[in-house]
Amino acid sequence: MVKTMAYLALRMGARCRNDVLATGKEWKIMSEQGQRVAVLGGGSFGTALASIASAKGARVRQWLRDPALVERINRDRVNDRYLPTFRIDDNVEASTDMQYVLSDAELVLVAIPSKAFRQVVRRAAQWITPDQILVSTTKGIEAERFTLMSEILLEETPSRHVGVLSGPNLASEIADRQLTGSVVASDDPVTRTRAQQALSCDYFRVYASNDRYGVELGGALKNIYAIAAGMAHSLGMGENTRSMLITRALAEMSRFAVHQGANPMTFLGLAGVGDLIVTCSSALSRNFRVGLALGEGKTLEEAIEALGQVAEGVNTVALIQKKAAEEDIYMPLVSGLHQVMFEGVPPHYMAKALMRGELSSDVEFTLPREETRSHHNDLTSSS
Ligand SMILES: NC(=O)C1=CN([C@@H]2O[C@H](COP(=O)(O)OP(=O)(O)OC[C@H]3O[C@@H](n4cnc5c(N)ncnc54)[C@H](O)[C@@H]3O)[C@@H](O)[C@H]2O)C=CC1
Ligand SMILES: O=C(CO)COP(=O)(O)O
Repeated sequence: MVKTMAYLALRMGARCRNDVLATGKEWKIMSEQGQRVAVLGGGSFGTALASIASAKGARVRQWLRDPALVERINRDRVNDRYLPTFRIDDNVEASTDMQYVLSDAELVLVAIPSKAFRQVVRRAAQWITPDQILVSTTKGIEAERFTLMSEILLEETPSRHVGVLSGPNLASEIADRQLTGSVVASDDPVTRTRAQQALSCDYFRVYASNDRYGVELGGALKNIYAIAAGMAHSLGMGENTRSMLITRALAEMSRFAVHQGANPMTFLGLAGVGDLIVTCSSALSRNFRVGLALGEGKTLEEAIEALGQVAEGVNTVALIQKKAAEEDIYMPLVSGLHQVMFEGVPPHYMAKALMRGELSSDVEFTLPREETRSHHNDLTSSS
């Protein structure tokens, strides 16, 4: 009877404070009172996630660099720099004292842009214990050794409970309580379960994956195509074009992922195609907005300055272009976008990248590109 009621409650969207979750095959009613959550980073995503955990009854501390913003958050319950219309939950305490924020936290969410990620995590490491669960929410790649954020967590801290959170998660929509799905990925079941428990509520649903690498790669790669989609939008391209762009982007992302040894099936989930759709469709995405500005004829520097926030895709384009060239991976969209962003080629050149690439198969897993190419060669050599 309890199981049935719990299941029905889940289907109907259980309230946050008395959430219903699956553990193995059993449904359990779990109270979230008493969890201790730390958030590193005071941007829009960190702020939205802090309030979700707090509304579930967790004690949440959020670390920010800026003492004036900390004071305003604690006094006015608003992060006026990043989410000015969102009321922060009462149980979130902002602080500039990292030790205080991290001390005895069970779950630490790291929402720091990739450029500063290692530096912040390295500083945090002195207060992190092996039992603490660390989850990165950052969708970027560190340039020097092509390192993903969860790998930085493993390299820099003693924690063995490391995961990533990724999916179609525009922070401002989460702040508006739009129904949203996300994925927590880790090979560690404790990490998956604790993050699901801490963050799942009636408007934010967290699915689990054991493919940390694929989920994290998907989140970083889709930013590239969001820039391309923003540019296409500015250039007046229609819905057919956007649909083709998104679908070919998925093919290109999967090709890259398979080459890196990742599971391409992950790209069919929320952290792959799900995130690709939202960021290629919405001007709420910062990467999309960089593309919009480039399509309007602004330089990259002007586009970044007008944004005033981090668009991770800008660095990721350069990184993936280099990696694809080194490893001979066919990525015409990345290469076309790279030329527009860094080589002075006009934006309408992107259309050529889309239309004049090598003739190829639709889904490479059913008809490999090599087969298409060899028949094309037969035809041209016999004519
Ligand atoms: N905003 C969104 O809709 C979403 C963002 N993300 C990812 O989450 C990560 C964080 O994004 P946001 O929360 O939007 O914030 P953001 O990327 O705009 O900035 C994050 C925060 O980090 C701080 N920061 C920057 N450099 C720092 C440094 N050296 N030391 C300490 N703090 C520093 C900033 O002051 C800001 O408070 C990004 O990498 C993004 O890819 C993921 C999903 C949604
Ligand atoms: O990752 C995001 C949505 O899932 C946020 O995208 P932007 O960083 O482009 O705003």
